[in-house]
Amino acid sequence: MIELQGLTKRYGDKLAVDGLTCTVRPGIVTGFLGPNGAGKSTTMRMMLDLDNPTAGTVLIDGKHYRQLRDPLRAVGALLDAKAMHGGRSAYNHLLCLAQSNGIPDSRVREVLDTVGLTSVARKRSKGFSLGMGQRLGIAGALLGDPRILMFDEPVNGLDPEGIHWIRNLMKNLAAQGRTVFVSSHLMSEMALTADHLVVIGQGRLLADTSMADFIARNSRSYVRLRSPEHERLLDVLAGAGVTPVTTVDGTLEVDGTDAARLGELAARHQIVLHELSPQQASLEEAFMQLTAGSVEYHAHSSPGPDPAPGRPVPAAGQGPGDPPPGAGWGADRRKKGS
Ligand SMILES: Nc1ncnc2c1ncn2[C@@H]1O[C@H](COP(=O)(O)OP(=O)(O)OP(=O)(O)O)[C@@H](O)[C@H]1O
Repeated sequence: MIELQGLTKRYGDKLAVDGLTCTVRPGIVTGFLGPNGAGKSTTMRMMLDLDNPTAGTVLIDGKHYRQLRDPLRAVGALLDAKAMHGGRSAYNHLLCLAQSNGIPDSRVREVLDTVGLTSVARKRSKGFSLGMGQRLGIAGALLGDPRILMFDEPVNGLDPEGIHWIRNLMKNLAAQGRTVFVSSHLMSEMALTADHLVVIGQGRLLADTSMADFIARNSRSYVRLRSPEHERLLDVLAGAGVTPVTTVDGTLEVDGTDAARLGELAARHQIVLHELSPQQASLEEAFMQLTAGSVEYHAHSSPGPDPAPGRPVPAAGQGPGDPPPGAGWGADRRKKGS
């Protein structure tokens, strides 16, 4: 378990982490999310005693990091995959870590095998690709067989097989009762991996909640309806006190009424439906909705490819300073009733 109490870090004028209080629990994967510059890496560095807090504390299973007798056996971390001696082979890099932490040499081969680097164990790590470096960093984190694992952007540079592997690795580590804390900007991956989320913006805690609760609270859920008898369906819905919105392609979106009731209404009036589907926003949409006010670094919009599937079409001229995607979700492409 990792406990943060009022954790704060100031760099000059910049308050990078601002009074964070939360608990990262064992047995689940906890995702750590926040826009660029939100303070995730700074928080993780303070957890590992690599940076001194300006105020507040971090306890690792009830102890300060510096009080841990064998830190690598208690906490394994991947913060920066490039933070290693590039002239050493993968094997020697891990052997140095093992020998300086009282870990048996035999463990080096085990973790190299776990991360799939056995065939390049004798090669110097400076020749490694980004993904290979990530795997070596993960091997280092696993070396002491620790109860607590922290990964900062672990899927960065990994190929699809590697991403799939690390997803399963994290789930398995959590299933063994370990504490797994992982940051990532890859929302689709986080949605598949994390059970719980800690979200920060400009150093402050924005959410500390289960994945399902986070999406439900920060997004709109609705039911999509499509019928060749559009007008009759609108009349029936109006008669039942249901006010849908019609999208530009004629699909109806209904908030606040479940799909079963809508389906029964249509059936009672013998209206053919071509679609009746409950919709739940993605983690990405919920994240953007929650963090809209704390994004510090906005890109300027420019003419480019279509937005990702499932994302609302931005209104013409939408740019920095305008409501972010997710705020006023879909309002630009919908008209009430009709
Ligand atoms: N050593 C440092 N000296 C000065 N400012 C720093 C230092 N480290 C981080 N910062 C600042 O603290 C803030 C938080 O940075 P941090 O790297 O923790 O954010 P992050 O959430 O990890 O960002 P990203 O998602 O882009 O990696 C940023 O404004 C950053 O510029």
